[in-house]
Amino acid sequence: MDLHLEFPASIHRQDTLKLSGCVLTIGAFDGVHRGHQELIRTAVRHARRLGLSSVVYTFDPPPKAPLTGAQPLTEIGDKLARMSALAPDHIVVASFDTAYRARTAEDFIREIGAFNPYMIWVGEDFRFGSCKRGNNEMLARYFDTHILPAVRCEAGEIVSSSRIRALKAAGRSNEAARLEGWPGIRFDRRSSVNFPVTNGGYHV
Ligand SMILES: Cc1cc2nc3c(=O)[nH]c(=O)nc-3n(C[C@H](O)[C@H](O)[C@H](O)COP(=O)(O)O)c2cc1C
Ligand SMILES: Nc1ncnc2c1ncn2[C@@H]1O[C@H](COP(=O)(O)OP(=O)(O)OP(=O)(O)O)[C@@H](O)[C@H]1O
Repeated sequence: MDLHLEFPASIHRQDTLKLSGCVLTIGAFDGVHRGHQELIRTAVRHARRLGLSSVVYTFDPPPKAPLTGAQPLTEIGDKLARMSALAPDHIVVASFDTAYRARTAEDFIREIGAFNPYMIWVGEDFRFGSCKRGNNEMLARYFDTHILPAVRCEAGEIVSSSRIRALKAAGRSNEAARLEGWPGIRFDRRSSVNFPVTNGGYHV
């Protein structure tokens, strides 16, 4: 099945988007697996209810790739296509390079403050800022922060990008695909969503 994206999100680099209010979710979102999908859908649903924009803030590459050598599940184009299919209004893509990585948790709080988040949705273990010093308790001191309970597979285990990577590495690609949760969907990149050009720049 081909998926044509009729409502593509606006895609922004870090430090460029300014909003008077939004519902925000943040994460590496590598693979945009079933847990990520639930988190993004939750943010989009609350934004619609409140009449606000929805914003997904993500990183390219996913931090674990440069930090631990993990093989990404999705390259940025596919990740943006999957996210766009969940219909957020905006996607912010931060270039996760050495300079960005050195930003403190307080720097990050200031940066997302430019979107004026009315509400933030994250998972249980979300960390941010240099040396991962920022956590959900810190986020909650600045913003109305909501934690989505972990989405689990039928066997009760938490769905995670790491688990999907491990399943793929073990040749268990059917199980990996079930946890990713994009069955048989191919994205038509030429239609509606504009994808990264060179140097980490994006058409918006
Ligand atoms: C400004 C900023 C700086 C970061 N610096 C580091 C770092 O020094 N070391 C690290 O392991 N992760 C760092 N991270 C990545 C976070 O640990 C985490 O992977 C990221 O916020 C995405 O959260 P998630 O992994 O729960 O999706 C940084 C994140 C942000 C936003
Ligand atoms: N199964 C899940 N259910 C709900 N939220 C999740 C789930 N997995 C991750 N999240 C949340 O989604 C956001 C992005 O998480 P992240 O990209 O680190 O996913 P991950 O699957 O935990 O990745 P990794 O296994 O590489 O650490 C974070 O806020 C995280 O807490």
